[in-house]
Amino acid sequence: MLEACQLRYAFHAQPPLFEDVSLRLGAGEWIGLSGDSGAGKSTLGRLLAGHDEPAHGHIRIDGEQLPAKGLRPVQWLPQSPELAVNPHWRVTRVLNEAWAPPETLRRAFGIKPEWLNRPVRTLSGGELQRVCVLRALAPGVRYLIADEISTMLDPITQLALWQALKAEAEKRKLGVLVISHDAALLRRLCQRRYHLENARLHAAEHYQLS
Ligand SMILES: Nc1ncnc2c1ncn2[C@@H]1O[C@H](COP(=O)(O)OP(=O)(O)OP(=O)(O)O)[C@@H](O)[C@H]1O
Repeated sequence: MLEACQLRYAFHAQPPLFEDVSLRLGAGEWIGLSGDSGAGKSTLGRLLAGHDEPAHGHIRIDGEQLPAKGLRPVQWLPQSPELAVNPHWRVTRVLNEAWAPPETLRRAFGIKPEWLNRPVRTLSGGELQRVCVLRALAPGVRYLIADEISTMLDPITQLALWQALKAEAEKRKLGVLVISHDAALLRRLCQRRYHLENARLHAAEHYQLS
């Protein structure tokens, strides 16, 4: 269980972006997070993955602190994957950074063999996003923060990405927090949904997975 307890966070001397935010994400569970632009969703996602520290409150996995080094068990997948990779590396180096994704998974995530030898900067944003999602599924990863990961994809590729991720998450019992402005997407994917507004997290109604 990934647990965030009474988190408060503010940038520098600004008013708190959020306060008293608590959240629980179980193994195999999918929960959704929406909120207006600038509400603090990505910041919360970064905190949950351990990229930054809350001013107050704590984050635990099964009662333990997030590890200070090594593979992050909570992976934050940002909307702009080009910021998360070295643009000069070849695709194969990026993809194999933490583990060696098998060919079946490369195919499921729509990663073409002919991309592997190209520098990552030559991939389109949507192609690179798929590489980064698969790269993040290393053994030992237990939770994903999928922060607007399908925004730049066409509808068919979007569906294929979510199907591939859903299948792999089910197999490994990964917990997934989906951050999106797309309410229909969140309804389709997530059992529970939350809305970040006025620095607080509000629970949306429970949703029955179809
Ligand atoms: N390093 C920073 N210093 C100061 N303010 C920041 C910093 N990073 C983000 N912010 C501000 O914090 C607020 C929350 O940003 P965040 O990216 O978490 O919002 P968001 O809800 O994910 O927005 P969007 O839906 O547009 O992606 C924004 O107003 C942003 O400008």
